Amino acid sequence: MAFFKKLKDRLFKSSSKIEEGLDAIVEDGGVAEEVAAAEPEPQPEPAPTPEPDPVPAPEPEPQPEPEPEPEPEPEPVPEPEPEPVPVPDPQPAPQPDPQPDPAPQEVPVRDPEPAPPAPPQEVPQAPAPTPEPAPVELPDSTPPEMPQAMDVATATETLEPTGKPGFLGRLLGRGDKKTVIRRELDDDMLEQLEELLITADMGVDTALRVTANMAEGRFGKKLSTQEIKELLAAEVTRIMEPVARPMPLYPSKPQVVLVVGVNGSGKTTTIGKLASQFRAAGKSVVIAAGDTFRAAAVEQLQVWGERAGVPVLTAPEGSDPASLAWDAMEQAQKDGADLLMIDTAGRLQNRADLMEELAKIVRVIRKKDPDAPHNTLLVLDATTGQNALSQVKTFQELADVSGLVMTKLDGTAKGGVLVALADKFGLPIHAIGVGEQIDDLAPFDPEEFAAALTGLDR
Ligand SMILES: Nc1nc2c(ncn2[C@@H]2O[C@H](COP(=O)(O)OP(=O)(O)OP(=O)(O)O)[C@@H](O)[C@H]2O)c(=O)[nH]1
Repeated sequence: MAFFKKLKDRLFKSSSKIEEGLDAIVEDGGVAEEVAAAEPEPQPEPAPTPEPDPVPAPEPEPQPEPEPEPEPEPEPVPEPEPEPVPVPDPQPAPQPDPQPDPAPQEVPVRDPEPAPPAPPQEVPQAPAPTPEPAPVELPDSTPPEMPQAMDVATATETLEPTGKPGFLGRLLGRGDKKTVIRRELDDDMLEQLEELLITADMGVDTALRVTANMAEGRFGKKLSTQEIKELLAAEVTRIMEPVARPMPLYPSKPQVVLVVGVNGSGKTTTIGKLASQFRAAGKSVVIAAGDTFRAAAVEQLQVWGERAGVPVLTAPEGSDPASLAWDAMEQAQKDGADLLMIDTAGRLQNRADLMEELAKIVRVIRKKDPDAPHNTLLVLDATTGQNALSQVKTFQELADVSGLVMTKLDGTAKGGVLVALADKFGLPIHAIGVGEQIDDLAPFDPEEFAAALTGLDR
């Protein structure tokens, strides 16, 4: 939780971009309305569920309201059954660790701050038979802002039918007015919203889809900045929910994690952070410095290995990375390591060479384990904006990418590219990097991300 406060602070540049943009859009043609300070802003209609779009979101039905049905609710948590792989997990990590059967378990990416008891909705997503989608916050425009103050205000209202605040009203601040600017949603405003989202790196297609869903059933209605933020955050959350998935871990040893991405995207740093978190979760890890062409990259990885307390296998400069991968596999098997993380080169300048290099690494490790690599992580730098989309396409051709890690979210004024990635590719986002320190890698939480991106106070 506290971590996401940090995320939000770090994404502040991003929030403020959309936030300021939204303010400007609403003020442009909006009309100031006075509302009683003690009252919540009048809400725009109950939101109709936005039309289903191609994004496969777990959507609750339009009105699954008073369901007194005995819901078999907390059941699907993949409870450790018989446990053939008794991996100790001294970590208060959010995942039940020892994962028995082929059911993948999850990466122990954890909040760097000592995590308070996990929030109720953070049930680890496992490929279990999800009977009911977690209560996804659909674009229901009702903000969560009517606690008991609302009751008091309502009660006061019944005592004072006119606008004049009486004694009780004054006592409760009922007489104070605040001004809210609202603007009628029309074509112009929609276009401005689209442009704003595009400048936040969401990409044209995604921006159009998001705004269309936000506008669904609200055309001609007046909306305030706060209401738009809520709609936008709900829509972003809906798109991101399906891709927010921890890296799956399988019982075989070692789990091979191939890490790919262009130079400078943050591969080395991410390997270091992941290795440290796996270690903290009680796993033994081996790292292979597979970018044998860059001595600096190898040295950097050694530094991270030291920090994480994890051995780093290296090979002479310019030697065949596949042969290092073979040695590393052998070593990891001999040591009974839980994980082998293989760094790779990121030279996209010569795609054919890189493709052959990656293919060879995969061929070689498959001789030792036909299922390896178990995960192929593509590390993307959020500051590259829309370029990240073409990197995903390219690396999908070069390697069988199974999931993404998005780094440097702290360093971008935008961040919308994650939404575009989720919308276009649907690849799992396993973790996000929000700094250069060893603890600055966090699980991806769609709601927190959406709030940070839109500047919504939660
Ligand atoms: N602010 C910030 N910086 C990061 C993050 N992740 C990585 N970096 C920085 O980005 C730079 C590149 O990171 P590396 O891990 O060396 O990237 P790489 O992909 O291994 O690059 P090569 O070694 O050139 O292949 C370093 O200065 C890191 O400290 C992050 O989440 N936030």
